[in-house]
Amino acid sequence: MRALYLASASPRRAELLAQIGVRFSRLVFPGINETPRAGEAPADYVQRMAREKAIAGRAALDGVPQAAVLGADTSVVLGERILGKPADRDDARQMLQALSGTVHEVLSAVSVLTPDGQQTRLSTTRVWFRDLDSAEIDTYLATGEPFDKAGAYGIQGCGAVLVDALHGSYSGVVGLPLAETRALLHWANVPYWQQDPA
Ligand SMILES: Cc1cn([C@H]2C[C@H](O)[C@@H](COP(=O)(O)OP(=O)(O)OP(=O)(O)O)O2)c(=O)[nH]c1=O
Repeated sequence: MRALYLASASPRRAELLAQIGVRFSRLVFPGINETPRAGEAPADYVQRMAREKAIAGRAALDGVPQAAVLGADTSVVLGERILGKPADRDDARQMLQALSGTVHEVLSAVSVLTPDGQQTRLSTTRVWFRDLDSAEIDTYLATGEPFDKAGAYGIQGCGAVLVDALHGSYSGVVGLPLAETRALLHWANVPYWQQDPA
């Protein structure tokens, strides 16, 4: 069995891993460059980000040669546009206006790096938003919830009531697709369903 290190500052990713009984340590490492390459397809971009986060985390890990390192990335994709975390309030408002009354995709990639190699999986979820008027968008912005989240909403929080329906992976929308994650943990020989230490 292998120890797992989480290369992520996202509280949601830590909560989702803990939910399935994975024991892990968190890694602190300098951020990577998250700018998409010219012409890069969204699915390629999120998988590259997840891979690079795991590699950057590994570089910050001293003296645990057998450990596995997990990185992940989540982006909202509307047509050809990749919506990451909003830069500011205006950016968040524009994202929510663009998502109102339409369907988008949430792409979430997870990557696990071990001394035996690296594997990456992608989850794609369709999310339908109801119509939002500008007063409602302003009220939602005032909750403060949108600012550290791709697409400027959190389905696990107040943002739940922006969503009419989804098809795909709820945990993927929140930031870590658990079916894909479990498969990679199994491959890497990292246990899940562990009991809490007494
Ligand atoms: C769409 C959506 C995204 N998100 C979050 C998940 C991710 O934390 C964030 C997308 O940003 P990411 O760049 O994927 O991740 P991060 O910067 O938060 O963390 P790290 O790179 O250190 O792993 O948006 C939600 O929490 N709820 C949602 O409904």
